[in-house]
Amino acid sequence: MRTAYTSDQIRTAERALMALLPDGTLMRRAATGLSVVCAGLLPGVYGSRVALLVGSGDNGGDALYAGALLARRGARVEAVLAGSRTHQAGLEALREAGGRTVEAPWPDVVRRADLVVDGLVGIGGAGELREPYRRLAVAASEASGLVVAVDVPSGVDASTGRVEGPAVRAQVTVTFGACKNGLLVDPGRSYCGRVELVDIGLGPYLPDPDVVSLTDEDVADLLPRPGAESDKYRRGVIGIIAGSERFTGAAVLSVGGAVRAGAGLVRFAGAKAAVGQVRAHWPEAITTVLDGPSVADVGRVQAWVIGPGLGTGEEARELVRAVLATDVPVLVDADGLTVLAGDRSMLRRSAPTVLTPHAGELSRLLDVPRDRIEAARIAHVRRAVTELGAIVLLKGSTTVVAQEDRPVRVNATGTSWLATGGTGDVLSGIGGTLLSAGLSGYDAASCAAHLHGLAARLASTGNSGGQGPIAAMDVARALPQVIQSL
Ligand SMILES: NC(=O)C1=CN([C@@H]2O[C@H](COP(=O)(O)OP(=O)(O)OC[C@H]3O[C@@H](n4cnc5c(N)ncnc54)[C@H](OP(=O)(O)O)[C@@H]3O)[C@@H](O)[C@H]2O)[C@@H](O)CC1
Ligand SMILES: Nc1ncnc2c1ncn2[C@@H]1O[C@H](COP(=O)(O)OP(=O)(O)O)[C@@H](O)[C@H]1O
Ligand SMILES: [K+]
Repeated sequence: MRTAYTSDQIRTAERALMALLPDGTLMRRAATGLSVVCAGLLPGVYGSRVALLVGSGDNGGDALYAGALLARRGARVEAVLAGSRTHQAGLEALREAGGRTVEAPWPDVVRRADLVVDGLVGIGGAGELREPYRRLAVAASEASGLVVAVDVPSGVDASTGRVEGPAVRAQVTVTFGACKNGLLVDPGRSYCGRVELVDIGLGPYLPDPDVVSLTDEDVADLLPRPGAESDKYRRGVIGIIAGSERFTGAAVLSVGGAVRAGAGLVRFAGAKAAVGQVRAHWPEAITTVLDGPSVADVGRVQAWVIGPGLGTGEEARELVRAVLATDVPVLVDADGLTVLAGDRSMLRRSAPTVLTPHAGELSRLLDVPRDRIEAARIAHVRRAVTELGAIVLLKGSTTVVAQEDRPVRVNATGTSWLATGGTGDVLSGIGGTLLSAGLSGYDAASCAAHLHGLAARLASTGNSGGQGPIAAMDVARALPQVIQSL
């Protein structure tokens, strides 16, 4: 499991460790690790041009010490001092090693560098970058040389991943002691490039993480697998209510996700047209044409999925109400969420409820503008959990899963090619299958997102290793191979 922390958590741990060590030890450890990564990125250190962007805090200090180490190995190191003050010991070290400071025009220094080291701000950054940091961040992002961010790309909020205004786009982010939330969650994540963690001995002083990310191994351990004594009922029966006379594809895709994720049995119920399509695509499913909002005739299930393509009219409302009135876990997606936004009282129940909104759907549920949710996913998924009393999986470029009193789980798999119609329907079927197999809502949602993202990557990757477009059904089709590989 990968773990990540807020800036405050990192600072508290750093203080505890620093109290036991001679002054400057941590910064030397950080700078040494940084210089090793930088040296490894350059074809040769000797003679290469390195531009240091140095802010007024310790982030700038790290850059200066690392620059000194590179200068000692023959790099031509130029430091742009952007702050109202500069880390003095770091500056002396750089000068002693043969590095120099440069005056304006700064963008030229950045432009001609083989390597740009962004030491403007780290965990001490707050809000939009001010000038001249802002201009330097833009210049770094446009640089033709490699860009390495020190601890956090400047302009990215380390605790939340929020980015207001320009920020440095790095190929590599070298982070110290522990990963910060903002390196795992978009929009911040997309500025980091590859993240390299330098151990500075912080481990024993870190609290419980604020954010975690499951690995393939974690998901493999959590996934239910059939044993010798298994039968289809004991493996888990999932009930899916989806689709409508007009929208039949969502039903087919949700059932596809469930069948391919390994459901013991899928019971599908819906409008006549949706049932016809599901039967044609998935003869494995047992189907019921719903004549009115009665779910009692569908048969016993261990978990329900309701919502994809369902519509939002009176009948849909009654179906959502009826399913949430049962005492088994329920996953609500798509139109089901729009129905819930109109009447949140349906969420008062004792069995687990998993909600799988994208930012637009969560915007309706919380009455918060979509762009605010996308700018601060962790905060909003937490707020949704508290306000709605459910487990919440917020979809999007970074998918996050939250449950009360547990760290937010950030999904580490997926591809931007997933941004295509119907892939969310497949996810609902995977999540429902894992719920029906007995996983907790938190585990079912986070494992479903992980498998869904792996399947999408597999489906979109060609023989050349490059990625290309996928259809939602390709994601469902790739699931068995992904589960085999775990
Ligand atoms: N502690 C440790 O043990 C270790 C810490 N380490 C390193 O220290 C880093 C933290 O250092 P830090 O606390 O000095 O803060 P830092 O990130 O340099 O930024 C603060 C400065 O930025 C400025 N500033 C802020 N926002 C701004 C904005 N929007 N736009 C413009 N300016 C802005 C603000 O300026 P001011 O407002 O004061 O003018 C302030 O002076 C950490 O990330 C890691 O790299 C490692 O060496 C390992 C050991
Ligand atoms: N830019 C992106 N990068 C990665 N995954 C994405 C991106 N945009 C959307 N996704 C994923 O694609 C799926 C889309 O689901 P959803 O929005 O419900 O679409 P639909 O309703 O068409 O099925 C979700 O799993 C979401 O996390
Ligand atoms: K930085």
